Amino acid sequence: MTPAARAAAAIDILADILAGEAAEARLIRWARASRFAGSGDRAAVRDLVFDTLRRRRSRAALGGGDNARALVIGALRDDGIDPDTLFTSDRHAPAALSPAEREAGRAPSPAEAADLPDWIAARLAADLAGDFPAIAQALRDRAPVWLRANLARGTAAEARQALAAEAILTEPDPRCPGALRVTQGARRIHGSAAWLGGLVELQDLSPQMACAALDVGPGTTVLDYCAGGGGKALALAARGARVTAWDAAPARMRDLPARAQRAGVRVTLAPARPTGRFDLVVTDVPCSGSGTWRRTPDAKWRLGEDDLARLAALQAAILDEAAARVRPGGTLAYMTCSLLRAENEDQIAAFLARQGRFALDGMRRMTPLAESDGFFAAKLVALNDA
Ligand SMILES: C[S@@+](CC[C@H](N)C(=O)[O-])C[C@H]1O[C@@H](n2cnc3c(N)ncnc32)[C@H](O)[C@@H]1O
Repeated sequence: MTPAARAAAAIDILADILAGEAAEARLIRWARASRFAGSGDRAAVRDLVFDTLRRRRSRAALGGGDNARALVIGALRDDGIDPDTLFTSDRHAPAALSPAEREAGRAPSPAEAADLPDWIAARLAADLAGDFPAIAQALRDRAPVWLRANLARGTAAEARQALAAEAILTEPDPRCPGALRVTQGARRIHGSAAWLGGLVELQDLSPQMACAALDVGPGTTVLDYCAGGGGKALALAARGARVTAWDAAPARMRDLPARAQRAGVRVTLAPARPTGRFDLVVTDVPCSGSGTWRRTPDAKWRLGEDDLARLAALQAAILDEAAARVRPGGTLAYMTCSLLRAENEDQIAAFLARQGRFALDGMRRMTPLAESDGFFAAKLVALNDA
């Protein structure tokens, strides 16, 4: 594909995403329908779409409109490319620019340059104080790729060596043993023998750090109460914990048995809402995802204030349900991939006010300033019986 054809494809894809289709699903649909597109084309179109969604407001200003075509015009200007060189009306190229389109476009205002909806920017500015401008800027860029060396299959050094043999280069991180930052070859991970053989899992640094901070070992009974695809369940099972996985939408756990098999660990899927008590109950609750908007940039523009209120109520309900599953002396771990106080510190304060039998045993907010996703983790200890 020529650069012009890639721009045309990005316009079609963005139009459907702006109309409501999920970005990832739309890109997969395009790739399936575009057999002529090689891996380089797919990567380039994906990057153009995702970069543009991350920077939608500033690119709308540069392109003179918040529609797919203007956004791609803005993206090219953002990258220092004159859109007239690609918008030529040639075969597979977008139609030539009209005089009005050539005139439209201006430098983004400071609010537009933060690339956030105004109501979210106001909340994050209040919640993150002096860190807000740098975090907003970080959310405009691509996220680094992190792997977790699966200690159930081998050491981190062995994982690095196996990856390097397939030209996937990684760096260990002193903040978290087993965390590997991918510096080269990220797009090859899913086809690699290291990944297929369970030596590594894709997992951001911050959830790895949150799981590493939990005190588990062989025999610890763990209930992952919001297991989903099982990222936390697998990390804890790799350390020998006896993990039971539950999710209110069990279909979300459909990949978990295969992932556990690949990782060489055992995770038991609960057939019904679990009863009984566990040493550790993990609640990785549904949230705004504001800490991971670099990876899911379309979500940044979809979240509404009513969504946030609904999520906060659900998070409180899940915490209360899960609290009943913690044995006396056990731990309730609360996690979100959010940067918003309403889903994090405020949620924990309200829980402690409601549930007298729990005490706070530390909480931590991680942000993209530390190269990880934005993430929040709190540990709550059950002092006595319910
Ligand atoms: C952030 S995702 C979990 C991601 C997963 N822990 C991982 O590491 O891959 C939140 C999950 O909570 C589930 N959920 C929503 N409401 C729930 C409830 N009331 N009880 C249990 N799980 C719930 C959702 O179906 C979703 O899979």
